[in-house]
Amino acid sequence: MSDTVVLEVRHMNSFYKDPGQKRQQVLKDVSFVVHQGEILGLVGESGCGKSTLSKAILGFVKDYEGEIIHHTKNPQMVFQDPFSSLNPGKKIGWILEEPLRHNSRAGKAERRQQVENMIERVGLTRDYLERYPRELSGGQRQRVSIAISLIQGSRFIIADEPVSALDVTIQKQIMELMISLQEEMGLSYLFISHDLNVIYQMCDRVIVMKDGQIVEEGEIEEVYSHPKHPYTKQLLESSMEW
Ligand SMILES: Nc1ncnc2c1ncn2[C@@H]1O[C@H](COP(=O)(O)OP(=O)(O)OP(=O)(O)O)[C@@H](O)[C@H]1O
Repeated sequence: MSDTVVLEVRHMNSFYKDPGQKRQQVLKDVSFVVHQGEILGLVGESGCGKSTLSKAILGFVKDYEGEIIHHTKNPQMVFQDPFSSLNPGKKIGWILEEPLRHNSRAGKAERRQQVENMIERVGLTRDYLERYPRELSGGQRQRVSIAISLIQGSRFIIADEPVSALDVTIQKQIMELMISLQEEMGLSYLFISHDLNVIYQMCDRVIVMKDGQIVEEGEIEEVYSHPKHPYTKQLLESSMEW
């Protein structure tokens, strides 16, 4: 594992307040780092605060205490269903080129070349550039959403349940794609899932979260073979296949 750190989260507490309700604490003293080139898993039951943590890392949670320190430029998020984040009125080629129009000095021909390279890199053919998001399957949309992150130069990706909406065969393909891109490009991922089997197949290390707190953290093999916290044991026992 590299000593270089891409993200540090230090003693983070976060809060939500719905109108007329008391301020409610979601994340409780959360601290961890993501190293360059590693896949760090974050696992925990629904409602434990996984999405809140990912949103906080990207600056979408305003009411928090503690520190979030980014050591890479432009971290990007890949969501469970990217459909809502893909402009329905535009073709995939246009969508992929859009960040380059704003952030790159490349001319039209060079931008087109980058878009064509990227669509192939995520395992789709150039024909897909002429399609609309609605004309893609869930797995293909997920490939496009990974391509959007990479074309913006992001080398740290926060993937929030990226394969949870896909059936098992497609899950496997997207996981393999993410791993091969990670190896080729030295990417780092914070990979969020409620599925322990998926975490086991993808990740180098894992953080286990319960009620907004980290209860266990360690190398994947170590945590899965010798879980220390009763909650980790319970999660592992209820997920039989791994
Ligand atoms: N915008 C919000 N306003 C108020 N409370 C919220 C808001 N978003 C999340 N919460 C609360 O924060 C807690 C953590 O939610 P969060 O979505 O982070 O959990 P999660 O672990 O990602 O769950 P899931 O796996 O079901 O997506 C929950 O109790 C939820 O009700």
